[in-house]
Amino acid sequence: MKQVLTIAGSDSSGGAGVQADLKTITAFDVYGASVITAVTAQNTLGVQGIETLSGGFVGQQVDSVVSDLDFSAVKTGMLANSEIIQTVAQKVKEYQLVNLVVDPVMVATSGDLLLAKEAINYLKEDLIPLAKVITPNLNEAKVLTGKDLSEDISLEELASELHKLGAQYVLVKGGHQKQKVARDLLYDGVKFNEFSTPRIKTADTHGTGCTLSSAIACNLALGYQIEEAVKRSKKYITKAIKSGCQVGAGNNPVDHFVSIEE
Ligand SMILES: Nc1ncnc2c1ncn2[C@@H]1O[C@H](COP(=O)(O)OP(=O)(O)OP(=O)(O)O)[C@@H](O)[C@H]1O
Ligand SMILES: Cc1ncc(COP(=O)(O)O)c(N)n1
Repeated sequence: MKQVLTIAGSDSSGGAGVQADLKTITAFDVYGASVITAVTAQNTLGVQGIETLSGGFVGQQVDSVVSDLDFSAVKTGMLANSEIIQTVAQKVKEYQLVNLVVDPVMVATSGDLLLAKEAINYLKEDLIPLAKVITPNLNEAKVLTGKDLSEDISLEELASELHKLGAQYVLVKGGHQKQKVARDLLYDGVKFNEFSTPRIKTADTHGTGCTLSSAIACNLALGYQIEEAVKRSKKYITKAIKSGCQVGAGNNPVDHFVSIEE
């Protein structure tokens, strides 16, 4: 059985973070292990509190699992601060972890901040250059390239600038754009590859980014090339959003246990 590691924060409501990652990994019939960076008190309405673990203890968790299990891909989600980012980057290098998918989580769908502002440069300089693929949404892409959030800028331009940070591939997600299609753009430094689906009219997108990046990690672990891995993952997230899970009073999570087949 292929094994995937998620390094991310806990979402007590179970829709995003480590919980979304492990559900997704299970849906792909892959074995999932988790290194927790922070614990959030969170529900579908927002984030009520955050307790962050020390960089040392995050590193110890990585040592424990990597010395025993055998990961074909690793994904990172909420990393909370620069100390944790530096630890994770150092461990990725030390253990030569492959197929690293970096979801540069900064803000929850609810608007709550999940990454300290001063940590953004560490993300850019220490972790992103080690990634096989990074999966920023539109706003994260703007922050990483130093753009104003109100600036009207194409996914192509953002992807080109982001690729200079050193990841092998960049997937800029246009999910939060107010257009009729949910358009994501993959860039390898030479060509653009577009993945578009009709936009589903829903506010229930809690955990969509976590779910998509975990699905990509699974598909890479299963041996798919990046274009096919993104295609399969996009198909999965679209079905999961469509199906949805009406569990709370706010932005509800997706249904992780939809079929991964056609
Ligand atoms: N309403 C929607 N209809 C169809 N696809 C969507 C919709 N919203 C998001 N997506 C898709 O879901 C995936 C995740 O994108 P999104 O932009 O929501 O990520 P994100 O902002 O990082 O997520 P999160 O807010 O969970 O961190 C992308 O493939 C995106 O195109
Ligand atoms: C622990 C944790 N990690 C990531 C997210 C982002 O997901 P979303 O923006 O969909 O709420 C989250 N809300 N909580």
